[in-house]
Amino acid sequence: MDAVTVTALVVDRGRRRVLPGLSCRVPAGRVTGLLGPSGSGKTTLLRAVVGVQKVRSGTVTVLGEPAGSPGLRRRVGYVTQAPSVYADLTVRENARYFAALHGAGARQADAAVADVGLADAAGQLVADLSGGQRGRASLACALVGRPELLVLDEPTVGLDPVLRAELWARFHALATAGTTLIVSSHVMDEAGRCDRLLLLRDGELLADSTPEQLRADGRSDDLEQAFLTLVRAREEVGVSGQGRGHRSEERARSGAFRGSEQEARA
Ligand SMILES: Nc1ncnc2c1ncn2[C@@H]1O[C@H](COP(=O)(O)OP(=O)(O)OP(=O)(O)O)[C@@H](O)[C@H]1O
Repeated sequence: MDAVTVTALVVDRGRRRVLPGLSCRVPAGRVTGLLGPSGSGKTTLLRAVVGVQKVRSGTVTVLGEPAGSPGLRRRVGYVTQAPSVYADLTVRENARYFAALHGAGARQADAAVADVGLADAAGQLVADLSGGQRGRASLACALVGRPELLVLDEPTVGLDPVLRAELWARFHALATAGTTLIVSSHVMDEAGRCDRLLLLRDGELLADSTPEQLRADGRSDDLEQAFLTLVRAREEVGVSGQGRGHRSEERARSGAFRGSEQEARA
């Protein structure tokens, strides 16, 4: 079953057509990675899924309802790139506040804080946290509502490898328990951690695949290399139109998909 169905979605931002007619599906109870270079339209697509993006045409159906329907508010959690927690409250106070909004108790809030690895910092003001810790505090606040669909925009940016691995384990535990997760990243080494992959480039869906299938299609064990092979193959058949693809390939090759998060985010 699909948790999200996007059909012929067209989105303009400013004077730019960011999504020129995107169609894709997100299966329920899985971790789906939304991968693509910076500026490829990942955040725009996530915004459309949570119903906060003005769309020109097309449809986005989430958990059986049109995206943004009032009935979805409690069923969908969204963690943006900019942490959305109160700086003058502690981590624990933030989580308990959001828990109260969702009718959840303090115990659930404290469990969410522990789940994101912030138990030791629970008494600290958010204002005093590092960027990565703030991001995790936001994630804890999204988890307390136990949403059926969790939309996470680059949740592992700035985290050390141990914490990243822990968070990915947490994402898969949530999926096993029935939650659908969409996780965006512009770091290809995260692609290998996903059950399914949606690869975006210039607002177009380059692949709807799995890590294994992408490696096979791109004839490389290295997912970044496999991605580049797919880009080239597309260009050879001229799917992307004149000139556009070449620009993207250069961008991908020059580092948007390369190396560590620190490098990508610096
Ligand atoms: N408010 C806006 N007005 C005009 N253009 C915008 C606006 N927001 C985003 N864009 C443009 O839309 C395109 C897609 O942006 P989007 O944030 O969806 O990309 P992204 O893949 O999430 O990138 P990143 O990985 O850097 O967050 C970019 O070219 C961006 O410059």
